[in-house]
This record gives sequence, C-alpha cells and structure tokens, in this order.
Amino acid sequence: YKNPYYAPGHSTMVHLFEWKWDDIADECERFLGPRGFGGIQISPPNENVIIWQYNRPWWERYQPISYKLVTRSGDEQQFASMVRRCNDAGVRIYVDAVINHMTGEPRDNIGTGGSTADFRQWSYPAVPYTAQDFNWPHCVIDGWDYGCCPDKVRNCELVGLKDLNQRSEYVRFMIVGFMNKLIDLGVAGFRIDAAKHMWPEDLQVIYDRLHNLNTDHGFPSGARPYIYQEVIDFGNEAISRDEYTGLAAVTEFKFGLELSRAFAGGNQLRWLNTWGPIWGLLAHEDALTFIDNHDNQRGHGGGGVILTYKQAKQYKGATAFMLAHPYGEPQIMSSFDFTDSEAGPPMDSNGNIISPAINSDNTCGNGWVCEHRWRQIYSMVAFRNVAAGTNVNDWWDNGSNQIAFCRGGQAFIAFNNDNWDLNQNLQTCLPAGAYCDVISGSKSGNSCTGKSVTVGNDGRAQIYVGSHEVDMMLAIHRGDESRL
Ligand SMILES: O=C(/C=C/c1ccc(O)c(O)c1)N[C@@H](Cc1ccc(O)cc1)C(=O)NCCCOc1c(-c2ccc(O)c(O)c2)oc2cc(O)cc(O)c2c1=O
Ligand SMILES: [Ca+2]
Repeated sequence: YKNPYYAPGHSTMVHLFEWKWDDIADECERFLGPRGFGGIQISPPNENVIIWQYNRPWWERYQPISYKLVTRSGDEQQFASMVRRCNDAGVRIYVDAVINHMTGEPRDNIGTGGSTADFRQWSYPAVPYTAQDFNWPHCVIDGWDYGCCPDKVRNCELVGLKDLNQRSEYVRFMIVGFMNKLIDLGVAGFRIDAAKHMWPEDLQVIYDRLHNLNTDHGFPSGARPYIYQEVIDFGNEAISRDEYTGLAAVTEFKFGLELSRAFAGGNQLRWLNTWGPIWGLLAHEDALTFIDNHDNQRGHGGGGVILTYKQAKQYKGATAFMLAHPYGEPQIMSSFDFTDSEAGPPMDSNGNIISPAINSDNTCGNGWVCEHRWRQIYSMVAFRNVAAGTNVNDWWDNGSNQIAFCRGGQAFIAFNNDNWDLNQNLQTCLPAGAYCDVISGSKSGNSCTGKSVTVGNDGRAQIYVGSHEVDMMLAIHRGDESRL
C-alpha cells in the first residue's frame, strides 16, 4: 500500500482541490502529463450534503450523504472519463476517501446528487445506512479526548459528524464496495480522511478487501492501491501515527511545519543537510509529504505557521527544496484564492464551480492559483524526474542560509535565504557545458530566457543568487529543460 505506481519518468502528486473532473482531464493532457507529473489527489467524488447556510464552504465535501459519484465536480460518467484520460496521459488519480463519518446536522437536507437523509435518526437511505451502522452510545469528541482517550477519538463523533462503525461487517461491505468501484474505474489509490478517528485493525480489514489495480489502466498485475492515511499527529496526542505506518503510508505533517519554519527564516537552512527521519520525520517509504494542504493552509489542524502561496518567495523556496530532496513522496497543493478560510471554490450564482481560466502565460485565472503551473514549481518536477534514483551529495553551505547540493551527477541546486548575495564557485557534479537555470527562466532553442551557467571540466561553476532576486534558488540539470 506504499507504492504510488507512477508511470515511468513521472513523479510528484498535485492536489487539484475542488477541480471539476472535465477540467482535470484537460489538465492531464495539456499540462500534467507532458510535464512529468505523477498523479493527482482529487476532492471527495461521492455525494455530499449541500450547505448553503455557510455559502457552500469547502468542508461540505467532507460530509457524505451517499456513495453515489455525483458532486459539484461532476458525475460518474465524467469521473470515469477523467480517470481514463489521465491514465492515458501517464497521470494517476488518487481519491480522497471520507469513510469515517457521514454528515453533521446541517440546516438543509439535500445532497449534490439529490439524496436526502434523516440526520437526527442517523438514517442515510441513499447508501443505505441506519442507526445500527453508527457507533453507539452517541458521544462527541471533545478537546481533551485527543490527549487522554484513544477510544473516544475513534468511537465518538468528530465535530458532531455521524460516526460510522467500521467494525460492522455491513459498514465494511459498503465502504469496500465504494472503494472497489473506484479501483475498477482505474484509480491508483486513496487518501484516507480522518484516519486517526478509525481503528487501525478495522482499516487493515478494509484495505485487504480492496481489489488490485486495474491492469486495463496500465498497472502491473497484482498491484495494490497506494494508500496514505491522514493522521494529524505532532506528537502531543494519545494516538500516534506509528499505529498506522504498519498498514500504509501516512501524511507527514511535521514535514511542512519544519520546512516552513526553515524557509520563513525561523531556522537556518544549513541544518537541512541532515534532512530526513533524524528530524523526527517518518521513514521515507511511509511518508506522504507536503508544505501545505487544504486544511492547514487555512490555519486549522494545529502545528504552527505554514507557508502557502500567499508567501510566494518562501513558498517556492520550500517547495523547490521538497522536490529537489529525495526524502518522502511529495504532494503539491493547488488552491483557489481565498481570504475567508471557510470559503469554497469560485462559483456562479447557482453554486456551480467556475472552471480555471488558462492565461496566455500559462498561469490560471478566475480565482484559481494553480501553484502547479508556476514555472519555479513545475520546473522542479522535471528536476525531480531527472534526479530519480540518486542521493544528495556534495553538500555546501555558508554556515547560515546559503546552501547547495547535487543529486548524483544529474542535477544541482543552490538556495540563498540570507540578506546578502550568494556568489560562489561551487561543485555542480554536472558534465562540462552550458545549462539554463530553470528557476529564473527556461531554455528556448539554444539560449536561456533566464540565467545561464557554464560548468567547467572540473564540474565547478560560478553560482550567483542575489538576495533581492524574485527567487531564492538556482537549479540546473542534465535533462532537456536545462542542458544546452
Ligand atoms: O474546518 C473544518 C473541516 C476541517 C477538515 C476537513 C477535512 C479534513 O481532511 C481535515 O483534516 C480537516 N470544519 C469547520 C466547520 C465545521 C464543520 C463541521 C462541523 O460539524 C463543525 C464545524 C470547523 O471549524 N471544524 C472544527 C475544526 C476542524 O476539525 C475537523 C477535523 C480535524 C481537525 C484537527 C484534527 O487533529 C483532527 O483529527 C480532525 O477533521 C475533519 C475531517 C472531516 O472529514 C470533516 C471535518 O469537518 C473535519 C473537522 O471539522
Ligand atoms: Ca470514528
């Protein structure tokens, strides 16, 4: 359950938060496939309750009302078409699976597929679930339960959301049926939402009943789904993410916290020369890593200050480090612009999601940020692909916030987060020749729109990153995007 099964030459997952299925399929063909992205995390594809009371908040999609594949992102036919088109473009699909709970008790009683429920009777006829399928006696998790009482965190209701009993054979049957339908449609795996709120032994039973990935979508026979479990754990709760790493991968929330601290200036970059498990991070094969996610970019989920698209220079620096370093399985957040942390995606007066506009310079409009389309970010996906299979070597730092390292003999990157210029003759580990810096520009024909770097026969080059430049890093590699 720890192998994403990316297509050869592809890496890196992007969370296309709240995107519609037709737009995702287009993005796979016109951008993500050609740029070597490995996969996409999509928003929950099953029917959720409609919450107009808070003007369609983003979190309404985390309140299931049925397992019908009908949401504001599209219907079952559009979902199937997206998976087919993306797999054909070499881009995998991972589903955000909300299986811990159903809805709370919202004011309105109608789902995105027209289903209704009787929340107060724990009755969801569109599944169907009835009261016997939920944990009993009904209780709500309160703050101190996280510190004292694992049983309550699993068996009571998370913020009042009706808590399913995954020990029930019927509930397991319905959840497994929902997930196997998605696997048979060609998805490559799942994010398990709120995994901390479910018993590991119940999850193990569910995972083991999942089908192998569909070989008609290019997966090897016998391939198991890639599963990464959302366990928000900063080490101060009774439940530890270590209870879940034996089952499948786990979201590594400390990763984004530590890199945000380093790139926001709270910790010197030189300390990153030991980046990896000795920082208290999960083992490499267990870790789904990210700077920010849909929840903590809005300040929820505990921890500390997290860099987002709103701190562009530092965010691009931290993201470049995430993609340049071999540790973990990285995920890039792709957001819509927001000031209100509850706000849902751009929508028209009927509540239909507005598609991202693609501008002439390949950035997004209509309120979509599309971090994955920022040159400094997509260029680092190509960097990561070229560097696959190599380690970090030839680390250099200036004792504070100027660092540089190679990836084998394939790629080189330098960062400058000090208030003075980086201007050093450094070992790039690359063959002699000319390279385009893929951060300040790109290769165009046989010239560079940004900086160019000349590497000598000894692999060394003069590396310059001014402290006032738009970006804090310079990256070159042996791939076509950089090598002249
Ligand atoms: O802010 C939110 C939603 C947050 C959220 C949603 C999906 C996630 O995957 C997530 O990690 C957080 N929801 C708002 C509004 C809200 C929604 C429903 C409700 O009954 C009450 C309020 C909110 O203020 N929520 C309370 C703080 C965030 O508490 C939530 C957590 C959560 C936060 C920190 C933890 O350490 C933890 O173990 C769980 O997970 C969810 C998972 C869900 O599937 C649906 C949820 O409503 C929530 C969820 O409310
Ligand atoms: Ca639960």
